[in-house]
Amino acid sequence: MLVNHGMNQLTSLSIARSYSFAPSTAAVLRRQSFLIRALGGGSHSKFHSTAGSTMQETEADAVSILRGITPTLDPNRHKGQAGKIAVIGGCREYTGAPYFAAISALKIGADLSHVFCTKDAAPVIKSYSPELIVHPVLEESYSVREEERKQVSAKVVAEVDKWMERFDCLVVGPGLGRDPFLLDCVSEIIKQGRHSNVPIVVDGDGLFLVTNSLDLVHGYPLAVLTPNVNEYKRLVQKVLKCEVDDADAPGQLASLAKQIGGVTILRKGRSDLISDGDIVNSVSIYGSPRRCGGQGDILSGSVAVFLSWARQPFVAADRNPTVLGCIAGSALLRKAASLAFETRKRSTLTTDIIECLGRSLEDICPAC
Ligand SMILES: NC(=O)C1=CN([C@@H]2O[C@H](COP(=O)(O)OP(=O)(O)OC[C@H]3O[C@@H](n4cnc5c(N)ncnc54)[C@H](OP(=O)(O)O)[C@@H]3O)[C@@H](O)[C@H]2O)[C@@H](O)CC1
Ligand SMILES: Nc1ncnc2c1ncn2[C@@H]1O[C@H](COP(=O)(O)OP(=O)(O)OP(=O)(O)O)[C@@H](O)[C@H]1O
Ligand SMILES: [Mg+2]
Repeated sequence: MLVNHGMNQLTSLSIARSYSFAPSTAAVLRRQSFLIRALGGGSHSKFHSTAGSTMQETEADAVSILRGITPTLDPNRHKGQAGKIAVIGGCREYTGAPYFAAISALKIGADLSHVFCTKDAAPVIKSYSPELIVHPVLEESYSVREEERKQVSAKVVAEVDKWMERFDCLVVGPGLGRDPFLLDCVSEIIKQGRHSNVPIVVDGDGLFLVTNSLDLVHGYPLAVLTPNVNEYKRLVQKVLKCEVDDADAPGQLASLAKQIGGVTILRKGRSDLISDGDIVNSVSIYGSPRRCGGQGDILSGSVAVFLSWARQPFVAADRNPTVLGCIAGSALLRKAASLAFETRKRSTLTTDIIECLGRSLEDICPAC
């Protein structure tokens, strides 16, 4: 199978799949053709040969994509129109991960960022930032008696669901933990999000959950999975029933995305690889040699914002917004990591990278 052959394949894909609701204006057509160029044209490709097939991933023109989907700062737009993101995560052990994801969404340009976490994680997350709207609604097994579980679960799911229609994207998993009762409640939240047609980025412990319950995301085109090395290995073993094959990385990634019904997968690594089963793009912009924890959390919050922006009416309807969101998020994180490393060197931390998100986007899409 050949992936992303540039103009011709992208044009035919645009006939086969339509992803948003853009009106057919001259401006839209201009953006459409530039996005086609950005995804396919002029960028270099790598070939991977396996027995019987040749696979190709194309380095995306991430800068053009960022420019194409980032909205202008228009005084006529009201609060909320630049994005309302919700992170489902945060438990006794992990309070940093949901904070990193949620604050990154705001630093990039979302208007509102919510965190739904356990009761004991909430005051800690609130104390990191007054900007976040923190809901202490999730419960772990230790705090719920066996006979109360059904009732508590229904209450937890209802607490999130009453907000659901307002969210442009959910990020499920950063710092969620693996408590079985909590994960059961989160399964129901994913089902509700899907029912409401809200895009869902699944990361961290959310991937542990969906790898063991693939039906939660199977066939949902607005689902994005962002596995790291370990999480990807577990997905490949579970879905493809084999080991990770780096000699045919794009082919295997495309098969995995297809087998899960056309979800989009962003495989994190030295280069990030992105596929929805139809095309495979890479983002290899130089990032940082520091591998401090939390960079994946920045990425999940960033993908959520860009994917929401990629679904706006002014963006071409012919490209999968989940793929555009992944490319933009990956590129911006890597650029910010590189900037942070320039000054912080070995002491670079995730919070330093978050501080560079604004400047990184400003360099590409100036605010005015
Ligand atoms: N500040 C916070 O609150 C943060 C909280 N976080 C949250 O933690 C939760 C669990 O997420 P996770 O990423 O620690 O779990 P997972 O992927 O199973 O890794 C476990 C172990 O696998 C290894 N390992 C990792 N990468 C590898 C590689 N490339 N190649 C080879 N091995 C590799 C490595 O093992 P080691 O080398 O230490 O033996 C690593 O320790 C999740 O909710 C997440 O959101 C994080 O977001 C960070 C910031
Ligand atoms: N070897 C590498 N070289 C350069 N960049 C990398 C490398 N590995 C990961 N990255 C970058 O760091 C980002 C986060 O990937 P990583 O594998 O650290 O995620 P993670 O383990 O989920 O992080 P977290 O600690 O937040 O859970 C990726 O998007 C990628 O751009
Ligand atoms: Mg992670």
